[in-house]
Amino acid sequence: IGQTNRQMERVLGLGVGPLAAGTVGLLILLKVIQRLRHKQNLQDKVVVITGASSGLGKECARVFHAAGARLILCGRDQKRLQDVVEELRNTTNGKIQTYSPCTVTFDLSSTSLVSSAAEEILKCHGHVDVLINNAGISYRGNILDTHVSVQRDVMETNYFGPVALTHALLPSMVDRRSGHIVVISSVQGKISIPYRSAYSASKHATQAYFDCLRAEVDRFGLQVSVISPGYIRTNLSINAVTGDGSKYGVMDKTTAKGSDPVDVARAVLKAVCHKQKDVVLAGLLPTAAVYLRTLWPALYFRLMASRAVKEQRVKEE
Ligand SMILES: NC(=O)C1=CN([C@@H]2O[C@H](COP(=O)(O)OP(=O)(O)OC[C@H]3O[C@@H](n4cnc5c(N)ncnc54)[C@H](OP(=O)(O)O)[C@@H]3O)[C@@H](O)[C@H]2O)C=CC1
Ligand SMILES: CCCCCCCCCCCCCCCC(=O)OCC(=O)COP(=O)(O)O
Repeated sequence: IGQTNRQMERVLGLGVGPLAAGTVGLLILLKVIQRLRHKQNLQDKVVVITGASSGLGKECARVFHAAGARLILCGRDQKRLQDVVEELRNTTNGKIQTYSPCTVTFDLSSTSLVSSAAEEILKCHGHVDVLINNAGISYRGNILDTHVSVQRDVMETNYFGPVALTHALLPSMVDRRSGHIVVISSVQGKISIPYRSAYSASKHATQAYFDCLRAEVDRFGLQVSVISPGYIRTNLSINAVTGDGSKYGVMDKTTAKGSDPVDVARAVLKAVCHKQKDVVLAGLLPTAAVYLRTLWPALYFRLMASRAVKEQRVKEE
């Protein structure tokens, strides 16, 4: 571009400045046009959201509803889902046509229930445009004291649940040569931190599966987005399980000080509209930690080992 610029400047007798600025302007304009051309409009699109009864899932329901999507809300508790439906029914959005959502109730940790749930989901509107695998649970505990059954249970909900639901809905997306699969992973899908073994392992597995899926379904024109947020202000820590399977039940300071779920839901909407493939929504330190894990693993492991000791000491005090 620089060389072409200089040649044109010689021909036209212009200075370097205006032409360079013009080229940059043109490139920005082309980028904007490209983004707008590829931007997905959510009006009338069929969007499935798991874990829509609370936290990030509920905020995604609000944001996608306001964008004109036809929602199918999933969770284990019909009453809580119905409360979200009632709220959305009473929310209209100016010029945008909005729809009353459908609900499908099932437990993601029971993969045998997921295929019948997928049939029910497909019956709502005949197809799915966007699947948002959001539901999940977290965990608190050290590996020594954690029952293997707890490791397995977290994996069932966070990994095998989304895998089974995606697998059940995929053939219909492939047939239509259209569909977008989103998964809410976590920064802990990219780095593992102490006392989160089950959770972090489930999110690492999630990242791997959906990266693989993205490559395999690209030829059918399907999209896959992996979203990896840092802490979000929801009930995730309260609902977390501990090493013996009991509920943790504490609102951790890190969770309470986390991002507003509305902002994260908007970022999910943006990822869908702009077909973003991999999005990390975290502050400077967690993002730096992700790079450090790859670029200087020995230092990262040292830092995590001291973090483990420090946290253990705090627990014992
Ligand atoms: N909060 C945070 O700091 C972060 C959260 N995330 C991820 O965001 C996602 C949403 O969590 P968040 O909103 O924070 O937490 P919440 O605990 O508020 O929400 C979790 C949702 O998942 C649903 N769920 C849990 N277990 C099951 C199950 N077995 N079957 C079906 N649905 C289930 C719950 O629905 P119900 O109980 O009604 O069935 C609930 O709606 C999770 O994947 C989490 O890992 C990622 C990074 C940070
Ligand atoms: C070049 C300098 C790099 C310095 C790196 C220092 C290392 C700092 C470690 C930071 C760890 C961040 C962990 C973030 C964890 C997180 O955001 O998780 C999101 C969740 O999923 C939360 O779930 P949880 O159940 O754990 O509350």
